[in-house]
Amino acid sequence: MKIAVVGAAGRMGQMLVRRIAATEGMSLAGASESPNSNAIGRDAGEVAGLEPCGVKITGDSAAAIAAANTVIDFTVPAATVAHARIAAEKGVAMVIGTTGLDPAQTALIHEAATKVPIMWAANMALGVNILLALVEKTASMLDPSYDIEVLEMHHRHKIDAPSGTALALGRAAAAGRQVKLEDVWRKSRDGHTGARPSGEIGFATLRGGEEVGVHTVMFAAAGERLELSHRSFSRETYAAGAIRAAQWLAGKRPGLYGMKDVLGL
Ligand SMILES: NC(=O)C1=CN([C@@H]2O[C@H](COP(=O)(O)OP(=O)(O)OC[C@H]3O[C@@H](n4cnc5c(N)ncnc54)[C@H](OP(=O)(O)O)[C@@H]3O)[C@@H](O)[C@H]2O)C=CC1
Ligand SMILES: O=C(O)C1=N[C@H](C(=O)O)C[C@H](O)C1
Repeated sequence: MKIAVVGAAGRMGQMLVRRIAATEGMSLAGASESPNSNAIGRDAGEVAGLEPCGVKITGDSAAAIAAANTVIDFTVPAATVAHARIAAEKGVAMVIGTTGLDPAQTALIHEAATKVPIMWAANMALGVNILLALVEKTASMLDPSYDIEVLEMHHRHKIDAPSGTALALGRAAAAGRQVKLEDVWRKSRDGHTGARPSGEIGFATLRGGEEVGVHTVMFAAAGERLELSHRSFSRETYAAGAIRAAQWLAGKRPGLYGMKDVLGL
């Protein structure tokens, strides 16, 4: 299986290059970075801390994608949308981990998925995907006197907030309550906010250090608080999920899939 990694010098990109090298039956066929990156022209294996693998990082993502059966993309929203369009044109399957896409960008991913199979998930760790199911179930069992708050913390380099996972957890809670997240969310609070309305799903964002990813969903009532929590200690868990998704996509029909499909949850 030939894989292209776009964003190959990024935190997730390097992790993926290492994981691909260690996966039987899988090889790195292409690697790209943003055109002004100082990784352009360097060997993708070396950039990832391995022996040279013979694949140079290019600023031409279309060429990297064309060399592969599947492209894995953990980059930034505008780049992911451009890469999805290229993958659709070239008939290349795609795994997307990028978060922070706006509704218009999301619609373009849906459009690309009419042409090729795409697996897109805000979090590819097994534990988080189990947490999503637990949150939906818990929210369905508790009435709105239990206030739902989603707390997340990530490393200081993260550029989107709330995290894609926090929003997915909020969406799972909303599904459990049979409401639309966009109708009840409070993505941040500041100043004289007034008392908390019942039924709201709140988000709180912390950023600092090198925290890989912490998510907690709280169900807070007058006399008790239930917390469901997950912490990632290594990006390995995300990369393992992405590789599993790439393997699962082989031979799939065009469509937009999630980790639930990959994991059979
Ligand atoms: N779904 C999941 O399980 C996970 C999702 N993520 C998400 O993945 C994304 C990336 O995270 P992370 O690896 O930490 O971020 P990084 O900033 O470390 O990596 C992103 C890389 O993409 C590169 N890039 C930007 N534009 C392009 C382009 N046009 N073509 C090719 N490469 C490009 C960046 O280059 P440059 O810096 O030069 O612009 C950078 O090297 C985020 O949205 C994050 O939220 C992260 C972890 C897990
Ligand atoms: O940027 C990150 O690091 C992560 N981003 C994803 C998100 O926004 O939820 C997944 C994970 O939490 C790490």
